Amino acid sequence: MNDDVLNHDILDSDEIQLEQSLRPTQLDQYIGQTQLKARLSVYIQAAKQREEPLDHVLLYGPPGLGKTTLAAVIANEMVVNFRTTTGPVIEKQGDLLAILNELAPGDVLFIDEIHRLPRNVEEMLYSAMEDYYVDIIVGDGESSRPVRFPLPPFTLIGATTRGGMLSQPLRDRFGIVEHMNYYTEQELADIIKRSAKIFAMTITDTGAIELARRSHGTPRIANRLLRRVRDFAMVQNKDVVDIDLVNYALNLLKIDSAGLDQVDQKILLTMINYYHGGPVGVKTMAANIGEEIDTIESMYEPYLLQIGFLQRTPRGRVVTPAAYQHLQIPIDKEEGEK
Ligand SMILES: Nc1ncnc2c1ncn2[C@@H]1O[C@H](COP(=O)(O)OP(=O)(O)OP(=O)(O)O)[C@@H](O)[C@H]1O
Ligand SMILES: [Mg+2]
Repeated sequence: MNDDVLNHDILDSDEIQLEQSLRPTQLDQYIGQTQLKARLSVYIQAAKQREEPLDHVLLYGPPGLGKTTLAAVIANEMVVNFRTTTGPVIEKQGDLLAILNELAPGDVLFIDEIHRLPRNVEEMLYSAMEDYYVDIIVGDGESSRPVRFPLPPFTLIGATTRGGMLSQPLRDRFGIVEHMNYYTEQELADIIKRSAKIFAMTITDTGAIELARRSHGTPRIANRLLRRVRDFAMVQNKDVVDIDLVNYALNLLKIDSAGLDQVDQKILLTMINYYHGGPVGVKTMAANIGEEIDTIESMYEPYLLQIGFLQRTPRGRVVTPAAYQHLQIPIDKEEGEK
């Protein structure tokens, strides 16, 4: 019941509003991603000194790590408008032209899920990004002719959970390409404390660290769990969230001591119980546990790889001894499965 609430990348309107209220607006309020922030701050300063728009930026990494937030922070730091759209919404060239037409010089255009742009729209972006113009065909039949449409200089920020699915020509047009990393426990604890303050609630240091440890390295999940824990605190009439309350709430939510939710557990247990721990291909895995391949590849697998519970091999994914140990299952591997 709860894995959907906790881990899927589906936001209801309440949650979107909540995310807005929790979003930092300045680079120095943006917690974590330290090296990326340091680099960006140089690029931003330099662009401002030259009075030019910032170079185009591509942000890629698992969902909920703060790509949209960072894009908005960049626009804010550049002191320009922030326009947002997403790949699947732009169906045809005219849609993109309408958006580009609204840009003022220096503006940031944010395209989320940029790997899902239709081909011909993507091709239109090439000249827009490189030389700030687009060619459109006007009229039809014999009278049709291309018309060059100049654009103001602007910054495109693209975000994608699937860096590998971006075409090379598009990727090449981004001057700044950055991978977003999972957050450390301490960074997540800081994010949790910041959010707690916004919610006007008190959480102990050990409570925050425990919550952080079990948040999949992901700020969005940290904030969601904090919201759930806040409900438990309210019902139990507690005004301080401590580690006991965190443990109690997370156990009820079936988030285990390593922060694995039910889908993570299902992935590992299916691999162990039916495939002797692997190797298993991602297609087989998806079919077995009833999740989309894309969801597994973009959010579950990277985290399990990151914490060392899965390993990549040329023949598929393998469950590691660390995962067996965590699940308290003895390793019983059939020979011939190297
Ligand atoms: N570095 C950060 N510091 C503080 N809060 C953060 C940070 N990064 C993300 N958050 C919080 O996490 C939430 C999710 O971030 P965001 O929507 O930017 O993620 P995303 O990477 O764009 O996700 P998706 O791929 O699903 O679009 C935000 O509401 C914000 O409150
Ligand atoms: Mg986003």
